[in-house]
Amino acid sequence: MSKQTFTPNKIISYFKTEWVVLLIVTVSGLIYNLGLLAGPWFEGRMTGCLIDILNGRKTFYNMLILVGCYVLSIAVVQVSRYIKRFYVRRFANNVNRRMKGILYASLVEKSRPELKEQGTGDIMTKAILDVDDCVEGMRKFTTEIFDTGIALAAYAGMLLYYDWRLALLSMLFPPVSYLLAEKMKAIVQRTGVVYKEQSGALSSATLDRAENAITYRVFGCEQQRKQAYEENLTAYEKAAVSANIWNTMMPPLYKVISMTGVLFILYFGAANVLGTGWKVWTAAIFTTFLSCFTKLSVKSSNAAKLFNAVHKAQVSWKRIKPLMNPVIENEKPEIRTVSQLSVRELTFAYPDGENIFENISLAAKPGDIIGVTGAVACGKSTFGKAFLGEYPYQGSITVDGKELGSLDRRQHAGIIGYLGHAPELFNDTIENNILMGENKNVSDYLKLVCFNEEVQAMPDKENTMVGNGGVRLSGGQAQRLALARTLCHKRPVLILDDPFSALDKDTEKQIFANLKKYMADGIVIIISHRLYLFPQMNQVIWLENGQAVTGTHEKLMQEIPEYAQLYHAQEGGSIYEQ
Ligand SMILES: Nc1ncnc2c1ncn2[C@@H]1O[C@H](COP(=O)(O)OP(=O)(O)OP(=O)(O)O)[C@@H](O)[C@H]1O
Repeated sequence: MSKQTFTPNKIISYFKTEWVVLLIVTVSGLIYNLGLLAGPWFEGRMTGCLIDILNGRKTFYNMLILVGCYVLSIAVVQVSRYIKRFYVRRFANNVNRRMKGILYASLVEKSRPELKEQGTGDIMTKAILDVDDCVEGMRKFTTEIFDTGIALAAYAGMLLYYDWRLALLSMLFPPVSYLLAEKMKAIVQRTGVVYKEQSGALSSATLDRAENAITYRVFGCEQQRKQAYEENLTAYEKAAVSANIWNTMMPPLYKVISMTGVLFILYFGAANVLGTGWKVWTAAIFTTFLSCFTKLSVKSSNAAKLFNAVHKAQVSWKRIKPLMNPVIENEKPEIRTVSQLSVRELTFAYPDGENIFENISLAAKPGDIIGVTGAVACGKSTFGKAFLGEYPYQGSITVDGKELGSLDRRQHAGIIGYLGHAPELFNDTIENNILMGENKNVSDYLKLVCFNEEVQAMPDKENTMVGNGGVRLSGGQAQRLALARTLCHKRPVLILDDPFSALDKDTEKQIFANLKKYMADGIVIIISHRLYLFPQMNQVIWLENGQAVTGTHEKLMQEIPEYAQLYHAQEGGSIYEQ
């Protein structure tokens, strides 16, 4: 099946894609299930043969041939069963992998605000539990369509052939177990949903404790958090127990109901053997009939189990379906040059919030470095984030006349480079954190950010593992590593949000000088609280009370007393200076 015709939000597409595997499952499943009929038939024959041997009509040799054929049929059945199971498992693994891949790609596509809104724990649960449940339902369906569907039809045919009245009478019971399973479906579904929700809440609570462990410890909130966590855990346990009870309690009951027909077979079957029933049977036929019915009942209880698994899968599928979007084929950024950046009357508000800033205008060309500053929480970071396109904005941001908001993801990523407050380092080597698959000389970028000497002094140099989120690095090292990554993946417009906040003044000056040279053909916007480099900026944006003043450092020194005051305070060695 070509990738064009694959529709990730349609279950049937997953079956179609695996058609080769499913064909093998079908062939081996048919051989296995039809071969199963040989069991009861041989068992009846062997009973008959035993009676004949006792009566002197047959010899041990006849029995030996019969047993030999029986064993052979079992061997064929078991080998086909093995093949079928192997390929059903392969089908499930392939689908699981594919679904998780699509889900992952779809999550990556989502904007960070959307992800945060949905809750990380909930999404993790979706990604793992729901896909697993859904695929398990598909696996059971694929297995049982043969193991149950075909086998049931074959057994029922055999029973009807030997005595249709007794067959109909005894076969009344399995459907009762189906109906019961159907009735129970709502409870199984409901408890399943509650279990999933609690599982998501527990994941979130666990993440919260892990991420904020130090804060809770330092502020003496451990007990309180532990209690909140325990409450989540208890709710999760209760939900898990309830879901499990309903899942596991019912199948044995279905089995008992299905097997009730045995009582009729014992009574009416015995009458048949004695010649007083609806049919005249030998002991061999009696055994075959009984054995066939037992197998049919067991199979029909499997059908009931299948109902539960499929319903559970439906619940999971409903939850993940909105996330099963077509995978983006090529996400490599489309890098291009920019000769003009123009911001006109840019106004921004977070959803349902007031304007953070209004009517900011600015024009920049390659080689420009623009400083953004202002009071605490005046909207500096928000101004930088407006370039990420995570939220809609009013006014316009154009690059060479093209509106940023109208570009697709690849075009956007090819123009805007961004380094936020969080370094977003992953548990890999320094080199891999910088290159991220690019084939470049890592030390060039380490030198740019004045980190090369420190790295060379480390025992594993560029191959040093940085730990999750860069925990094995100091704040300043993590910050420079993140900056090296941003510079390695150079874009014509770079937004750097407080990139030097953890560095000393001399290092900051040196990196700034390197940056100026390196980005001579690009535009850099630096958001910062520290102003001693601002005289070197081509333009400065001063943000205050939602309004912006744009100009050179000199102009702002003259026109904005707060700016001048802040600059002089830092020059004189205030608390801002490190
Ligand atoms: N995701 C968000 N949703 C809603 N409001 C937000 C969001 N992020 C920030 N804000 C609000 O926007 C305002 C500006 O925040 P922002 O982080 O842009 O300020 P800042 O000038 O960078 O702050 P700082 O000087 O502390 O770095 C603040 O009032 C903040 O509460």
